Parts: sequence; C-alpha cells; structure tokens
Amino acid sequence: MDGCLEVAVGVVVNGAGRCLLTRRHAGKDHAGCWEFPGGKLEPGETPREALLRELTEELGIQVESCRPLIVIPYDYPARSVRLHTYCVTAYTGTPEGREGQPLGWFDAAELRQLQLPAANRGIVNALRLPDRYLITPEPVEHGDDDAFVERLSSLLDGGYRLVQLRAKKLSQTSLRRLAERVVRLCREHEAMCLVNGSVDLAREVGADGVHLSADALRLLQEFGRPHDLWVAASCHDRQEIALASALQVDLAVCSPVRHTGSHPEAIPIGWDGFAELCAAASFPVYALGGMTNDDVDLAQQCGGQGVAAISGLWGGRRG
Ligand SMILES: Nc1nc2c([nH]c(=O)n2[C@H]2C[C@H](O)[C@@H](COP(=O)(O)OP(=O)(O)OP(=O)(O)O)O2)c(=O)[nH]1
Ligand SMILES: [Mg+2]
Repeated sequence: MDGCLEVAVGVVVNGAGRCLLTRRHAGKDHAGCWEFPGGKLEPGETPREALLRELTEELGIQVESCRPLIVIPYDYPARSVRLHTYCVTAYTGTPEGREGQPLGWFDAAELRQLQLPAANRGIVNALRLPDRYLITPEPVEHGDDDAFVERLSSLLDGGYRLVQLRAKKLSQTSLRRLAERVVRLCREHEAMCLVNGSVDLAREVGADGVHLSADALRLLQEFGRPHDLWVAASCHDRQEIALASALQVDLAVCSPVRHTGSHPEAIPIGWDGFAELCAAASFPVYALGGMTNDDVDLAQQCGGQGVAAISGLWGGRRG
C-alpha cells in the first residue's frame, strides 16, 4: 500500500431503505460531518475484517454478510485515504452509538443534501446508480423515431434505469425532438436520462445529466463541471481518470474493455486494465466495449459499478 490511510466503511440500510449514518465528533477531522460507520484498518487486517470489528465497536452490531460496493481513493489536503466500502446485507443486534456519536437514518435524496466528507460523494453515487448503463445506438435522420422509442420503452420495462441518448449525427431539430421524447419516457419509468455531448441540450430538455467525451471533459477544465446536472465521462487511461476525478464527475465509462465493432481500431484494455482504472477512480465506473448482461459480475469483481453497452444491451437480452 502507498502511504494512504486505509479505511473500511459500511452501508447499513433499514427495512424502509434508509441508510445509517453517524455524526463525527468535534475535534476529529471532518468534525460535524455525517459519515458511514467504520474506521481505519489495523495492521494485518483485511478491509472486511476491519469492517466487522469497527461496526461492532462503534454500533454494537455483528455483520453476518456484506458485499463490496466501491473503493474510493481520495486526496484530502491533510492526508490521502482509501475508503473500502461495503453494503451490509445481514447483521444481528440493534445499532446504537457506542461511542456517544449521534445516529441518523436517511433516504437516497436526503443523502445528497447532507454534509458529508468530500470522498463520500462517490459512495452516494454508487448507491444511487444501477449496474447497467444503456447507451442508445445512433438514431437515423428522418428515420423511424417511433420504432426507436418503442424499443427503448420495452428495454425500460425490462428494468434498465440509466440511459444515455447518444446521437452525434442528427440535425439540431431532430435531436431536440427525439431527446424530449426519450427524457419523457425515462421519467415515466423512473430511469435516469443523460444526453451525450451538450450541457445546453440536457438543460433544455430536462435531462438528468450529460455524458461527455474525454475531449469535452478537457474543455470543462477552465470553468468546472455544471452543478445542476449529473456528469458522466468517457475515460480511456489514468490521465483521463485523474482529470475526471479533479472535475468531480459523478460516473464514468472506461473502454474498450474488449474489442468492439463500433471502434475496431482501438486496442482493448482488458479486465486487468479496467480494474486498474477502477482502482484509481473516486466515482463509479462502468466497463464499456464488447459488454453484455453476462459481464456484470466480472465488471463488479474488478471494482466496477457494472457494464455499459450499445449493441450488447440494446439488441441483447436482459440477463
Ligand atoms: N468512518 C468513515 N471515515 C470516512 C468517511 N469518509 C471519509 O472521508 N472518511 C475519512 C475520514 C478519516 O480521515 C478516515 C477515517 O478515519 P477515523 O480516524 O475516523 O477512523 P476510526 O474510526 O478508526 O477513528 P478513531 O477510532 O481514531 O476515532 O476516513 C466515512 O464515510 N466514514
Ligand atoms: Mg470511525
């Protein structure tokens, strides 16, 4: 390990879907912030062992099962930390503030409003985002928008909850008309909708956010990210992950993990390359490039949030 403070934290959720947070005492770093219960790894401990010990010490509960959610590396001015975050899926006991710390239970919308340490933004986003990111194929100018929207509608019925409208060749008028329909449809299905390329278009059609290419991300450096939208980015290497981290993007896709027909010239990074990029990212990352529903588990084992795809999901079956 590299001089980072290794920390294990747990997301404990109650029957009503609310997350347990505790408040940091005055005198500690991030005093007054709400945090996920947990703490520093002791020498020789694995993150999972530290999680079990910390949650017993701090809350008086015994974790029976948990699954890795995300690992967040984060450089605070005073120190670098790496938060090994787990979702606690079963425990015994009733959580109480064993160290006198206040407890609170918060739903997903409240979590985004709370004062949390900056590194926690990636955890909150990972909790909010699904494991598949559906990217639309390029629509055809003067093509059959009804068929496009119908296909999207049946995929949303099948459970997709994150969609990117990726239309790079349509005229402005056609794009705007289609984007309005796609946003409406996503809203009806309580799915999040991002539009590729344009912050202005995202705002005009009421999309949840924007998906930016690595080049578009570089242009944001001067002004920073928009704060009224979700921001997703396409990354291909460590430099682009570092830029996305500095701009505090909400999520990214990393590609190409496998060889893909849409970018036949690109050299695949493979699962090892994908895992390396996930380890460097302070936000959820999706694997892109030759992905299908069957790759979700592998992407998550590499530290990713799941998979993103055009043809593998748009044309494929739901696994
Ligand atoms: N527990 C926890 N720590 C977090 C979160 N977010 C975040 O940036 N951190 C940082 C703050 C601290 O620098 C570090 C945790 O260290 P800590 O000193 O609180 O750990 P600990 O529970 O072992 O502390 P203590 O026994 O010394 O009181 O991780 C979070 O959600 N939960
Ligand atoms: Mg602690």
